[in-house]
Amino acid sequence: MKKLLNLVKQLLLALPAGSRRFIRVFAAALSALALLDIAALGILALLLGPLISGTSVTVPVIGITLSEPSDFGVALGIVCGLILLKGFLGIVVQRLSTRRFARFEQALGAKLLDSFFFAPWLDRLSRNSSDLVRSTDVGVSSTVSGILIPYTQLMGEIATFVAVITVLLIATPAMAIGAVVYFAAVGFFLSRWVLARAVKAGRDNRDYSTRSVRLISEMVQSLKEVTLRNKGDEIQNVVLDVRQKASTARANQVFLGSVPRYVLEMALIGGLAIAAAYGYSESGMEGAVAQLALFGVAGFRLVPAVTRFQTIMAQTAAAMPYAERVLDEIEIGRQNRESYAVKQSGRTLDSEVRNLRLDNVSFRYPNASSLAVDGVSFDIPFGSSLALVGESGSGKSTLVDIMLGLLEPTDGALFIDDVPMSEAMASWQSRVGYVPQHVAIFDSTVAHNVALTWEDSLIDDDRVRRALERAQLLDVIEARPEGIHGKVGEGGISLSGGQRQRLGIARALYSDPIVLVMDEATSALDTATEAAVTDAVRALAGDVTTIVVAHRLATIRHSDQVCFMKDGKVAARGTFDEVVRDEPEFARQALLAGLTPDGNLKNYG
Ligand SMILES: Nc1ncnc2c1ncn2[C@@H]1O[C@H](COP(=O)(O)OP(=O)(O)OP(=O)(O)O)[C@@H](O)[C@H]1O
Repeated sequence: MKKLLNLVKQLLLALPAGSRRFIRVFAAALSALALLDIAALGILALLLGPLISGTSVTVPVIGITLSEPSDFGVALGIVCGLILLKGFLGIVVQRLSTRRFARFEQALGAKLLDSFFFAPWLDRLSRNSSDLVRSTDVGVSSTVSGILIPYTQLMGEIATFVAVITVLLIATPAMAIGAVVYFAAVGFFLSRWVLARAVKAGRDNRDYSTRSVRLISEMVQSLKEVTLRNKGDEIQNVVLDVRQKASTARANQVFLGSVPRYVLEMALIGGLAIAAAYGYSESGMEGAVAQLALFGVAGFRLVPAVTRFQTIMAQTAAAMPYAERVLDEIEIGRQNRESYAVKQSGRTLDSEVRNLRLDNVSFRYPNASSLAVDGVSFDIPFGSSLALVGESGSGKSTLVDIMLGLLEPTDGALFIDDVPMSEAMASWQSRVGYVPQHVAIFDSTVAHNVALTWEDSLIDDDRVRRALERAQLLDVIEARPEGIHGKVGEGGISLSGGQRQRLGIARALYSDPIVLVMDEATSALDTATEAAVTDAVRALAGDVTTIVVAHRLATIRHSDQVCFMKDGKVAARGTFDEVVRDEPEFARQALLAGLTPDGNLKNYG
């Protein structure tokens, strides 16, 4: 219970202002509804006996005596009115609360996404995207429907319990105390036995469900290889095993949720026997019947309340692991937002910057034994082109991520003119365009894809056309029905591979960058298409600085600077021909690509 209160307190802090008040009002409303219910049923119970036997009755607390049939009629009318009022208010409360709880889900989900979208790049590399999807979806809904809503219902049940006990206390104090002790003992046993197991079942369900979603998404991503290697059965067994564990955990949750009801029903019989024995010892058979009736009436109100109390406790216990993760993620998101805000408030670069300088830059991935980038220094005058080449794993992509400001060097620094990049990060990143190896195209129009937005109002058609023109794609797009407003299909299915890459270039150019970074952006293309894309990039010379990572040397033949990387270091740097002259390994590759006359290969053995 303490843990639940603590969790709810933290959740309320994460929710928009006014949520705490809403939860209080909602809990009070549910309690009031429960009291209305008890009042109606209490009056009914009070009236039934005298009504049938034709005797008079005095209403406790109010003190009015009812003896005439018309008095009973009015009283019954009041009972009906109370029940109708409770029903009507119940609908209103449910309507208002379900909307509000939906808003809670949105607010928590938004904060959760912060933990991913504003996370430092290095943290993001270690995060699994399906886990995030699961957290934002199931985690948030379980937190709201499994913690916040039951918590408020809990208050209603407590109010019912207190009201019934108060009535009992007035009518027969000894019986009231006995009932509290008895039900407290049963409740204690249930919470000891059931709740601990419910928490474990909830944790297992969360862990195995998350793992199962992750496995399925990994399987779908490598479906072709899985099919070809005939690994369907193997993967199916792994997934089924995990899913079975998740289903077992869920089944345990359902089972544990239903146990309290049966235990309490059995406990009611025990309570009735104790009450009868007590009554008999006090005043014989008559006392036994009276105590039996009293405990029976109270018990039939108490047991459902205690049952729901226990069910809610089991339900919240099962949802706690989700809520704890959601809270952890929200805290990470808050910290990420803060550091993002600090980054945004940095210096603004001049409109006319001239040079990017890397000064002895090194980088080591966490837990890696060696440096991925080792003491790299060079200058890139803006407007020129730089090509990064070298064998796989030599550190090209890592260096690109450092230049994009995604990774922070572990040693050394980068400067834009004389401004340290770290002091003007937001300004720098807003002026860099990036084209990945696989341009992710979403199922919308060309314009949405180029502007990288999901909102029509944020698209500037003229800029879209200009970006497409610079990427040498405008003619192709304009020739299609609906032009830039035509749909491209799922994953850009209606575009060729080269067109998709040029769409990626147009996307990068849309924000008018001073630097365009392409990380093996043409490596998946055929030679002719690659040449077309390379032409598009070359046409930007002088205007946009291009930094290209390439394995195929034809694409970088005309770069102003070529950096040949080896084991994280720059092994040779200069024009294409200079690197061929200085670096035998590069010379061999150039020869194989048919880009070097043998005469240039002084060092080639
Ligand atoms: N997220 C990571 N965590 C740990 N080590 C990494 C990570 N990413 C890359 N590395 C390591 O850093 C080194 C440089 O990798 P990088 O991807 O920069 O090389 P690359 O030259 O771009 O390779 P390729 O041409 O194959 O893309 C490699 O040894 C690689 O194993």
